[in-house]
Amino acid sequence: MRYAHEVGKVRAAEQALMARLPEGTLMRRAAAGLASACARLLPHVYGARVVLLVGGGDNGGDALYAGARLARRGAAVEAVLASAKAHPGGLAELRAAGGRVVNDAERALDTADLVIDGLTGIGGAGGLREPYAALARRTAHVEGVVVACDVPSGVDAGSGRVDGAAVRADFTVTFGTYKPGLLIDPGAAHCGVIELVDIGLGRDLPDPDVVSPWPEDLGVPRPEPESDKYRRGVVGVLAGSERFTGAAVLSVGGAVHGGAGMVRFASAARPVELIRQRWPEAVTTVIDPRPSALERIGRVQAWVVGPGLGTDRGAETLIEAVLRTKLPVLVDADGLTVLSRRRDLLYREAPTVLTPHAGELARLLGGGVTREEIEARRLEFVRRAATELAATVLLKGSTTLIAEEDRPVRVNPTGTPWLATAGTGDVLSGLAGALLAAGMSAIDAATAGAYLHGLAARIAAGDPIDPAPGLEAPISAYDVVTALPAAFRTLA
Ligand SMILES: NC(=O)C1=CN([C@@H]2O[C@H](COP(=O)(O)OP(=O)(O)OC[C@H]3O[C@@H](n4cnc5c(N)ncnc54)[C@H](O)[C@@H]3O)[C@@H](O)[C@H]2O)[C@@H](O)CC1
Ligand SMILES: [K+]
Repeated sequence: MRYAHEVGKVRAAEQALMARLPEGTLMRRAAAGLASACARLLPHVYGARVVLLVGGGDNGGDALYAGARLARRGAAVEAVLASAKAHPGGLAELRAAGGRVVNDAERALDTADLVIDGLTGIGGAGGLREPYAALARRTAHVEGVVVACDVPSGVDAGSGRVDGAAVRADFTVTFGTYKPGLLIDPGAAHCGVIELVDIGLGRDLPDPDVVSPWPEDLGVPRPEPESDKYRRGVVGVLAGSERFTGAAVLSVGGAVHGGAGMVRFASAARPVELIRQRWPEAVTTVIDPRPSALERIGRVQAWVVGPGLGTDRGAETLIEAVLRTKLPVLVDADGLTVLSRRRDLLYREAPTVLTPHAGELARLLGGGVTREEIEARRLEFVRRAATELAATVLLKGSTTLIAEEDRPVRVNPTGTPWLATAGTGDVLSGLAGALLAAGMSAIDAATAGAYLHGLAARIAAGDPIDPAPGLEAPISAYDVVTALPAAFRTLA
């Protein structure tokens, strides 16, 4: 896992450690890590042109000390000061190493091989003011490599919020621990490649607030030699209606390729007929929306309910029946709309996974919360939703977040803008439902589901590892289903 801590906790850990160390040690460790990362990015340090953008706080101090180290190795280092209060010790060290302060930022940036962004770090608050904002904007036209010190300036370190101008870095060198804003969009999209420099905070850091899994953290079960279809998990999918059939096909597709031992599908006659043709491996039942309907479907280990189900009384009856069972339930799409008028159904003992996008979550939370507010403050709202709705909440979006009360929020690292197309959410519901049925906990099933779903979309679009703009192609939700086996194979 990559671990991220909120800014207050980073500062507390830094203070605790600083109290045991000679003054200035931490800044020197940070600067040494930053300088060595920069040296690795340059073909030659000797003779390289390095420009430092220096704000009035310790982030600027880090940049100045790192610049001094590069100057001592023969780089031509110029500092552009955005504030009259630049770190005095760092400034003196840079000058002593042969670096200089310049006023013509345009000229310096135009000829730079490498730019260190030391405008603001964890102390940045609100949108960048001038002249910070103009300097941050100007980095977009730099031909050299842009390296952000700790956090790309203009990105809110705690949340990833960007309000106005922000540096778009090729590389971010962050200190001690990740900050949530480096992992969550829009901030994450400003970081480029992130390198974590250990400055010794280790034992002073509390439990993380946000984590992002590596593939080996996912714990997706593999069938054992003695596995049968029941041990691998039977997932029940209640989706589709006479009017909406496509969502059911995609959700069952996600479940079939999500590793379920068996998929039981129940719905109205038309979607059932379609599933029989499309997914002959699913066991189907035509049901009426009655409270006793589930009895006819047979044994399952987890339910998926909602995609294309409609929002009428019949849909509500089925959702109520499913949520009254003692089994894990994943509710998506229309199911979420129904729940926004029946929140009472959420208070149950077995795990519930909700998979809303920001608009659906706004309806679920009620109280005048808007989609825009959620999109701007995703971390805050996903946490709030997990507590208020007593559920595991997977908030879809440019970075999918997964929250459960009293646990670090999970950030999915595999998202791609190509996923923003109709029907992909239905695939995720079946996939995560299959993982729930396989016995994964709610948060682990949601995390692994989001990971595999994003990776399948990347594979379908053309380049799973390093999406090169222009080489990818638009995908359909069905392509995501088809690419799921390839996504699973990457975990082997
Ligand atoms: N505290 C520590 O022990 C360590 C801190 N380190 C560095 O120190 C940084 C934090 O330093 P600070 O707390 O001094 O804060 P920053 O340097 O991140 O930011 C504060 C400075 O930015 C200006 N500023 C804030 N918001 C602004 C805005 N919206 N527009 C324009 N200017 C704005 C402030 O006026 C102030 O000059 C970390 O990100 C890291 O780079 C590292 O040296 C490691 C050790
Ligand atoms: K910075």
